[in-house]
Amino acid sequence: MGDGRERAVVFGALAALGLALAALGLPPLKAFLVCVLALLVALFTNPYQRWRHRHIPGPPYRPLLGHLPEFMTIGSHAFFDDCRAKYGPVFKVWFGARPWVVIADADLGRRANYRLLNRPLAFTNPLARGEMLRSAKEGLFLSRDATWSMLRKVWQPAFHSESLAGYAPGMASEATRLVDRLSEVAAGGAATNIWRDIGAMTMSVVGSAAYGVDFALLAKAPGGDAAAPRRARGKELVQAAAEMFHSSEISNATRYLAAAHLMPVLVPAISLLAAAFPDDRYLKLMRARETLRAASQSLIDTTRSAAHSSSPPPSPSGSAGGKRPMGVAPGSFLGLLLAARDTEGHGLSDCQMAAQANVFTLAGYETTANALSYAIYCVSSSPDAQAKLLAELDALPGAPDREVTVEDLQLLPFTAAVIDEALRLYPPGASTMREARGGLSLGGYAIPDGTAVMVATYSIQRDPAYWPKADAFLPERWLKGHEELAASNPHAYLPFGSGARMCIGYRFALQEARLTLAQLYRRFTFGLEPGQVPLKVKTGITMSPESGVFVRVAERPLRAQAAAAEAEAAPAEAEAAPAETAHAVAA
Ligand code: HEM
Repeated sequence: MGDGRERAVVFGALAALGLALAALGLPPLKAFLVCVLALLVALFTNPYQRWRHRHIPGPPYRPLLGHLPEFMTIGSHAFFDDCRAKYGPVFKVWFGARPWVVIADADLGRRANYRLLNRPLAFTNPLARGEMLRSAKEGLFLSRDATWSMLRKVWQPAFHSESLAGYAPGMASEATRLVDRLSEVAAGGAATNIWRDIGAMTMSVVGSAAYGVDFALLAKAPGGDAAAPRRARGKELVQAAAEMFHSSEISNATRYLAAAHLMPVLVPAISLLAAAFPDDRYLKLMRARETLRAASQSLIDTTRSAAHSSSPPPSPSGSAGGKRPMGVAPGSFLGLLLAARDTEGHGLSDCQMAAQANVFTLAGYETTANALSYAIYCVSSSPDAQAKLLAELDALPGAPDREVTVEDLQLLPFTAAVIDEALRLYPPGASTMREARGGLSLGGYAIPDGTAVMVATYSIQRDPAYWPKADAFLPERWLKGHEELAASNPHAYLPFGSGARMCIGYRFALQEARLTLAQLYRRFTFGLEPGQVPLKVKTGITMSPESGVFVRVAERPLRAQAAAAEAEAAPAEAEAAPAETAHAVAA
């Protein structure tokens, strides 16, 4: 049952109770007070949802709070892990007053993700109203049914192989700017939060790949810099995106958000209260949303006027009109949106276009920065993996300081394996979420219509039932010849989700992550600052390092690399032949 219907039932029942009490002759004030008391009891005990989900095991219901304290303290990933150990692979937890059914089993998780299409609406910020709510629901991430299907077709050409190849030089040159920045850090000798440095790079890649704008976030700034306005815009976007993710963690969110999760039937009143008496976090979130919206709108306006004054926008072949999708040039994402037509020939509204730009900006910024930071954390904690990574990179042909190209990637299976393995241990999308429309039977449990179904990616990817030496960082498990370390079930790896709603940007992300990791380790090694093992993470929309990954950067001697490359080139050709990855990311 959706929140709206549940609200109608609760308030309908209260109205009926009030009328019945009045008919029995109770004075109106007393009847009103009894109704308020009944509402409080309903809010505290959540009888309807508890009755509907009573047969599914899980930690006991806690009146009013549900399990929000666990979500706020240890995070959903660790909480789900604990519950799986106690209650088995299918269990329910209470996100405030809402029951979530969690699947911590590879095959059942796959079934849920393939059978169910939509993400639950409750996933939308419950405080969003009006234009903001519409914008959230119109973005590819939260859109539903036919709207989702139309939008997914519109987005697709931006991730076609030809498009990805076109983005590669831009990705590599942003990685080079990051290398230049880290070179200065290495010379200065101070520690740096590599998570934030990489975040500046991933936002710059979004700028160049999607919008054709050089945010110049990592470029050196000579005097009288013409790039200053763009850099200011890029910085604003980075801050806004970071704030959006930060405030998606329930422990950092506005108090009104927690209240909305605790009392979903009162959401309209809570949302009015939040707007009338905003707290500091609410104001920050609203400012961040407005920054993102304004940036998206101005990019759309620029693209539209460029399209009017010159040649038509990029090929509409990927639009919902339905020809075979083809690649698009870097910077053409908005042109793609402008050219899109639905089956009736209508274009996207401004609100729909801005919503797609917001999703691209947010998804392209945070997740890949997290993945790369986790990879650096893992490699820095594993001398063996670091030695193998450096040996592979040193064996690349050509000058040791040249930019790594997309063609080089096929010579770098260990580099790819490092990213795959970091994504296994630290999936930035620690769980996926679907709505059980019409109900679903899973693992012997009947899951009622409308229930939020989470697939616990983090737990599945660390489950020793599927993974030998599950907690160890072993990139070898992704290479041929190490089958003894591979997963016993191919569905036990889903960092990009699965089914029709699987991440649309996964090949973009992998290409960017591999190119960047290669460029970084060609030039540097990284030493973790003390006190960071094991890494503390937090979970909101994504799983991210709690405060970052702090490292000291050490420049590698380039000559030594060149000598190593020459020595490697001659003998043992067979051994030098690139290993093949044993496991491709499930498509
Ligand atoms: C390492 C980087 C990334 C990770 C780990 C990641 C992970 C995920 C996950 C777990 C989902 C949900 C899948 C599901 O529910 O089955 C998702 C969805 C999505 N991702 Fe990514 N992602 C990454 C990078 C990107 C990038 C670079 C973009 C775009 C530029 C992107 C755009 C999206 C979009 C639009 C969706 C929603 C797709 C839909 O509902 O149809 N992601 N991602």
